[in-house]
Amino acid sequence: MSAPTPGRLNLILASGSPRRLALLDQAGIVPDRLMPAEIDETPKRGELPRTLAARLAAEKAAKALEILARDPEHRGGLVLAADTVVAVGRRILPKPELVDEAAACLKLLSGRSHRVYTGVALVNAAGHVRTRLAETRLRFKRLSREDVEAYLGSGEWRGKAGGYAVQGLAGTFVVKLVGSYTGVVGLPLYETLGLLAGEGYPVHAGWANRL
Ligand SMILES: Cc1cn([C@H]2C[C@H](O)[C@@H](COP(=O)(O)OP(=O)(O)OP(=O)(O)O)O2)c(=O)[nH]c1=O
Repeated sequence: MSAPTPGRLNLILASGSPRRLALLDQAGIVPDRLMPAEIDETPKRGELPRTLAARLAAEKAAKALEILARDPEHRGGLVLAADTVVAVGRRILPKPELVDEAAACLKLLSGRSHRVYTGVALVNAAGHVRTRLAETRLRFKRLSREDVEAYLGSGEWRGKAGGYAVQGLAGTFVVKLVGSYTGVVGLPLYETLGLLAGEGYPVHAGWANRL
């Protein structure tokens, strides 16, 4: 991680996802520390996908804060977390680890519209949690048997919400996307920078001389 800038707010990314770190970097922001937070991601009975995404993001941030509170090295600061949920109507799709689960997701997504909700949560030094939600509607082409078999063979679906990663081969399936592309990948940058700026984090400080 970067050497902390004196006087700048400490930023902790409560995530083990390399994509979330890469998206923050795309926005010119390098967290001071990573603190992945494992939580139970099971939806509550009847819970809406949007509610789930926001709740899990807040729970990840709270869990990271709980771990940090026990660390004498912890200097306080902001804790950022996110959660991505893919849904067809009210039906929440899994994050497949098995090929059959991934195949079932692709079958559901083929030739129709679905929504991706990414909740972002930011906890400030006083322990106050703010959340934002990015909702994106995507339409996939009708997937041929060859598309499905080749995609399952790629392994790119493993551990991804809805069994696909739009930033990879599944980008070829997208007929239409309305909303936040970065939200689909896992961290909606517009919403995230809005939260950070709201807490006084200098969001443009890393923008100079990027090339
Ligand atoms: C839909 C979609 C999801 N994903 C990924 C983003 C997330 O890593 C994952 C959804 O799972 P999440 O539970 O949101 O995150 P995670 O467990 O991978 O990471 P964290 O440590 O932050 O909790 O799916 C893509 O990379 N591309 C996509 O197009």
